[in-house]
Amino acid sequence: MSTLEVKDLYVSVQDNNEEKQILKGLNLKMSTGEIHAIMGPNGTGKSTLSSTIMGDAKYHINSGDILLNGESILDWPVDQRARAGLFLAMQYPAEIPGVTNAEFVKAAVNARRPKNDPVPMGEFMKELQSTLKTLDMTMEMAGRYLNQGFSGGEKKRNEIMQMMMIKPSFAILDEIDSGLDIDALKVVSRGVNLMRGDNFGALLITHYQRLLNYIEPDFVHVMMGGKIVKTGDASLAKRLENEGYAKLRDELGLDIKLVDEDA
Ligand SMILES: Nc1ncnc2c1ncn2[C@@H]1O[C@H](COP(=O)(O)OP(=O)(O)OP(=O)(O)O)[C@@H](O)[C@H]1O
Repeated sequence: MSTLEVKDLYVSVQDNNEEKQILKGLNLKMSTGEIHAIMGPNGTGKSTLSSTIMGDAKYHINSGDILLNGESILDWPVDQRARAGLFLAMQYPAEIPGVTNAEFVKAAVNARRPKNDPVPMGEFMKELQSTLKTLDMTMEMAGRYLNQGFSGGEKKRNEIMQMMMIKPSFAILDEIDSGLDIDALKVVSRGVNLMRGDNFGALLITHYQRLLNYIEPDFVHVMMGGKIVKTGDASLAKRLENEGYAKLRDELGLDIKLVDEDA
């Protein structure tokens, strides 16, 4: 079993010569075998959390720690985190001309294997084909440059394809459902559900309970004001969908202004 733990994390970002505090004492503990979901109002720091876990240097860690299997990863560059089993499916995946999807995935798969034991070509192609089929993608898409000319929904499928091929211990899926039509949502969810098991954990960041109808989470966390303020089961997401965030905030006695509220 692997664990990923975020401990009392404070993170800020440089914004117009000012250091803006985003995460304010965030705690989260996950183990492989578990699916966690984070929901929270706009601007509360969900994407900041995922980028910080993956090692984006734009975000400054003021205090706290991030531990993978009990070891601090704060000093690790992004590639070391990826090789150790962390994976981030981005909200806005980048286009990289000149590198095909298949080449990119093969390099990522090999980076997780010992140097003298690269994945045999036949084995890789066979698995790639079956993964593409699962996600209703074509082999032609694997030969195209990374994400280039892909529609929003195709990019999201492509992120899931990479995840399934790379087999991370922990995948952070940041708004993987945004911009997906209903069929694509089912396809993407199928991919995540196929990964479910003792060697895989996921953190789903989403605004919509709908995704959680397809990928049932073990834990739902509510993030407000830069930290997790409540944790529950799948019913918490249903409650939020019905009631919104203000009611929960008031119930918890939190002094937090939501983005759409007047000052
Ligand atoms: N590079 C940056 N420069 C300036 N401000 C930033 C930067 N990155 C994040 N922020 C600010 O930090 C806050 C948190 O942003 P973040 O994207 O983490 O929120 P979020 O909870 O993911 O929001 P959403 O639900 O809208 O995607 C926002 O006010 C945002 O403007």
